[in-house]
Amino acid sequence: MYKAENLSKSYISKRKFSQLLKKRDKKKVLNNVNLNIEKGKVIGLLGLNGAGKTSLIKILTTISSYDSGKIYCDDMVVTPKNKIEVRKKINLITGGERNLYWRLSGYENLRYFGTLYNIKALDERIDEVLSIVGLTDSKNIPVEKYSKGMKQRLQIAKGLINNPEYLFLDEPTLGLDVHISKEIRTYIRKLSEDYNKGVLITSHILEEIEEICDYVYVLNRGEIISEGSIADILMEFKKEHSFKITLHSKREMEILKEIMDQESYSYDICSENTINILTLENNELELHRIIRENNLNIMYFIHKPPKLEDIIMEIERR
Ligand SMILES: Nc1ncnc2c1ncn2[C@@H]1O[C@H](COP(=O)(O)OP(=O)(O)OP(=O)(O)O)[C@@H](O)[C@H]1O
Repeated sequence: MYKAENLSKSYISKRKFSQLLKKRDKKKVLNNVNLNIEKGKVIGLLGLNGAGKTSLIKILTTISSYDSGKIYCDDMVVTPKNKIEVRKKINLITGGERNLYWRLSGYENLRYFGTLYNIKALDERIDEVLSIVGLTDSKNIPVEKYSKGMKQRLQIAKGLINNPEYLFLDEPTLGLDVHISKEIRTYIRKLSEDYNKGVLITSHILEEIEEICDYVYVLNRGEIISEGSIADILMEFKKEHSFKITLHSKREMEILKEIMDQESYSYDICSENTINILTLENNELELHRIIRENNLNIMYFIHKPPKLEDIIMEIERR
């Protein structure tokens, strides 16, 4: 388990020139953050811009310092003294196309980064990671000739070169097309499921978090305001399920409306034969029962369950 316990961090910034030059402002960017990354699990870190996600990842990966709290890598307390040892067990993968040498081949890039870790049997490890990300056949091609997806897969391979137990992914699909992002997600899931890595991922693409994460932390202004499975988080924020039902006739619609009034459902009438029903839980089966028992003919039945996107909008609204 990789663990953050009551982590806090402030940045000190100079005041604007027009104000008192000597005084410095303290800006708290993380406040008592607790977070666990279990091996074999993908953990999501969600938050609006500026919530503190990158700051937290930099601290967890020993790149940045922090003011108070503790970090544990398995049973070891992470300190400045043992960070070299900790770095052997972790790695960071960021999105975008930086951090690779474009004129070198995929193999040469991995050889270079592997040498920095002083890895024994490096060629074998390079073959292994290239095969995990499906780049074995392209290993001798210069990176500048790789597609965006291949470059990002090489970033993942680079992050795996030291065979880390914990992987930190900061926006790993940034700027990638939908289908390439999907492919990257498959590889990320594979890392936890097949290779038992503990993964922490930040992403602005909420479907990504919904699709691959086992557990999610929601960070807002440096504080964890919610955590749990996606279902838990959706429940906590109590977002509504919406059912848009279109019936064949106006008369049937009147019947349904009457039943909704009797059963105290909240609804909006969208047109003479379309109704939007809002419920706090998934009442799909119940609604189907009502429709069946009253012989109502459905043209369309659309269930819109709450999504993480709604939660983020809710946080923003608050
Ligand atoms: N080196 C720094 N000095 C001062 N303030 C900083 C520094 N780095 C980040 N910040 C501030 O800390 C806050 C958190 O930034 P951070 O980059 O961690 O957020 P984030 O959640 O990753 O945002 P984004 O989604 O936009 O990448 C922001 O208000 C940012 O301006």
